[in-house]
Amino acid sequence: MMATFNFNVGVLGHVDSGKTSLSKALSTVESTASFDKNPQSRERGITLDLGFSSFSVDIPEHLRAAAPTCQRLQYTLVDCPGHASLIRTIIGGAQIIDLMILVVDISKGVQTQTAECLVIGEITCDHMIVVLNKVDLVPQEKREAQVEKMKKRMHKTLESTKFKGCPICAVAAKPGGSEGNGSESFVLTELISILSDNTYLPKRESSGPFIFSVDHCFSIRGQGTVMTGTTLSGSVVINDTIEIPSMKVTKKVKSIQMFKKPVDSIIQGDRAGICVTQFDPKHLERGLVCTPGALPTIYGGIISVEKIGYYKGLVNSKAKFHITSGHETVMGKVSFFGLYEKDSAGNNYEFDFDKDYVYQEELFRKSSSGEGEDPHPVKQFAVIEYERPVTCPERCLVIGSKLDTDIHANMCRLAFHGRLLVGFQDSQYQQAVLPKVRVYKTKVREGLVERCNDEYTVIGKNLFKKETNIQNFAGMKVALSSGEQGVIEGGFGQSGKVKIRIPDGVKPDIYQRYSGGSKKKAPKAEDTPSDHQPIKISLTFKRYMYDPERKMKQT
Ligand SMILES: Nc1nc2c(ncn2[C@@H]2O[C@H](COP(=O)(O)OP(=O)(O)OP(=O)(O)O)[C@@H](O)[C@H]2O)c(=O)[nH]1
Repeated sequence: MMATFNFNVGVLGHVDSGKTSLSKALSTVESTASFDKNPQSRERGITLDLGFSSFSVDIPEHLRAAAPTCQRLQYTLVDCPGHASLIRTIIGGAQIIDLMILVVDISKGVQTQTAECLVIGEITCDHMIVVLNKVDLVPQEKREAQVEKMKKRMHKTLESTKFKGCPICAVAAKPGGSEGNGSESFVLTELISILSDNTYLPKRESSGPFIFSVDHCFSIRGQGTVMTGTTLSGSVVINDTIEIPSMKVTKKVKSIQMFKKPVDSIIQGDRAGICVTQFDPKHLERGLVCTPGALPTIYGGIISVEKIGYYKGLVNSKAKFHITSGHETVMGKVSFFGLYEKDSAGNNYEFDFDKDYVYQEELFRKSSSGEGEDPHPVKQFAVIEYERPVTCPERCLVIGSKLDTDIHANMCRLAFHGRLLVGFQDSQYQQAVLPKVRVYKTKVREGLVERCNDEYTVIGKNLFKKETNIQNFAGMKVALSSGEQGVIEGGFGQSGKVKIRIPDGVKPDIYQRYSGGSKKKAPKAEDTPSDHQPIKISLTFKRYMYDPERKMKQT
């Protein structure tokens, strides 16, 4: 059989920018072209419902050496919906693509969902082509100038993104629009050649668990049920057992088809139909299937996290977000924390249970270098607690958004993104793991010196409440506003007072003022001369967020 390499191209953009028209035009144009060249080898791609269409070409010259066994290159176009309400589907679609085509209506420029698609592209994809569509609507005499103006504008928008300098091309996917009565004809040659130049051979691994994203499921009489989709990782062979985790059932793979031809196995990146028996297609519309046990169901987890620059609002700890983990979206609560020390390994996203992290009331816009006086953490993480368990791959992409924002508000709804680093596989596991997550808040307590017991001991008040277990603070250092350093020895009496040892001794004038038995109380601020202010005791310590005993530690 002729070997074919499958390259997945996402077609994203604002509603009505012309994504479907473009996908259709591309599929038709190219398959006709290859038909013309070689009728026998014409491989019109599977046109699979829900915006999956494809076309194939002879493998381009620049890829031949790298893929000597492949003669054909199949482009699978993933036509993502544009409507704001379908953003979950767009995020799912964007995770299976190798390159993104961002479709922009030339007369409208960057619109709200164009920006959201750009954000999703930045998170999920490394390669992009911008297509300025509907050039037929610009009068011919103004066209060149308008295209140039728009290209410049787009390049400026992309300047601060990872797609800086990406190819931009103007087309009319459907001249004349729905009426289809455009008098001019347009060819997509430029776009096709840009696409070919930007096609690369993504690394496809057959190792690791088999995970397959199903986008369509239907039954074929006499055969069984076919699930079509894209292989996200690993490989599968006929007769292997696969699991449908959402239903907790396993099935044997009866047959596999790629490009309408039977194959024995598929690997990462392949688009295929997998046939199983005795399975009602109504039970699975979309979702993941996998090697049994490969997709854990988790109750929460620890993620690396970065704030999305376009998001205007605050991203606060304890707030609820729609959290997309892999291909599933549920509500969840997030608590952010940062690491301030630099990691010699540079920018890795590992979470280390042995490190101390600082709790953050809000997520910072950008992890900074951590140099000098910079108050920002070097890396940011979050603990997520889902409202209901989710099934998702290890290290999957996580996106937090506010999907209840009014879609007409012209605001980016995507707030943060990251990767799942640790999954809490059941609620017991969560309860066992959370206390090991060393996230602290710095707390400062202040009290007053009540009196000196002797030259080396002072009694403090107002530092703790009556009910505080002062023993938890024993051994911690305190500072007196008169300059002495002390160590908490323990409680004194029942009213929350504390005994503090001053190893270097209390200054003589202070001792004189504060000694003289318990009846001699500290002077009150109002009747004391300014140099006789009450002496403050301050205690700075770390309080660990997830420690059930709320253990304290000195900073
Ligand atoms: N004049 C003109 N109209 C176009 C062109 N491309 C698409 N249209 C029209 O624009 C409208 C939207 O096109 P679609 O291809 O459905 O847009 P879409 O982006 O796929 O839409 P959603 O998937 O709903 O977001 C239709 O009425 C098309 O006929 C073009 O090149 N020129």
